[in-house]
Amino acid sequence: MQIEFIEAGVTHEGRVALHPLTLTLTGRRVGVIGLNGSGKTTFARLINGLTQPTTGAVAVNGRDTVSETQAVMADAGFVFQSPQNQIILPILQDDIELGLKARGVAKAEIAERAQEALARLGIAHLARRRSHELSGGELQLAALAAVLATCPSLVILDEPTNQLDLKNRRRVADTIAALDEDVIIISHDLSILGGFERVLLFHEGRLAGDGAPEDVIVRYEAMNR
Ligand SMILES: Nc1ncnc2c1ncn2[C@@H]1O[C@H](COP(=O)(O)OP(=O)(O)OP(=O)(O)O)[C@@H](O)[C@H]1O
Repeated sequence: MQIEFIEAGVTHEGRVALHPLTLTLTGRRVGVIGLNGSGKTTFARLINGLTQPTTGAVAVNGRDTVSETQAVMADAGFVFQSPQNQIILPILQDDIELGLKARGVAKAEIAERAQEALARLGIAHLARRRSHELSGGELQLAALAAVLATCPSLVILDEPTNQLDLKNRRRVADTIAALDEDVIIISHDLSILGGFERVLLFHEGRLAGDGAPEDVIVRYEAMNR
């Protein structure tokens, strides 16, 4: 996966969410940290075309996120901060199947693909459960399963553990660590970033740190003392 930010920035009604940024990402595991409102989600949404740059450009594997949004979205799956906003149908399997149908997956393959994705995360038993009855951790895993079912080569996760108890944090963290897919993860839970190759630190809409997790986390902690 090659992600290029070329002077890419975002302004909302005159307020800067992300200052123009030039950056190349190639790693398998990239963490994104920073204070609330520092631009992390804006940065992550730019990668799969959910947000379009108001200046500059972003390309994923050579594809521009504005002119080739559909292809970019197929390559880069996005797991939202609140799984409640992502899983919308009452029955989990139906929800995952709907996502596959929307992506044009052949009808004969849909049920099997959904079941495979649930089984991969160890939650096959939840397939027919009512999504509003699932625990926070189960729902978080379900949201990840729904994205993995679409076979992206990159998975972007926006604070996937922030509402979870210790057990479910470990469950989600272990699941993410074991993924074959490339991962970009926004997290306030710094312990999740231990084995990562690279961590980006955002501060007030600018990149304020970029390097190995231990170095960038020390810098982040020093900035907030
Ligand atoms: N659609 C929008 N309209 C107006 N302002 C926005 C919009 N999206 C983001 N912003 C603003 O841009 C800034 C960066 O927001 P962003 O969501 O990227 O921060 P964040 O680092 O992900 O924060 P958090 O840790 O709280 O999720 C914030 O000041 C936010 O209010």
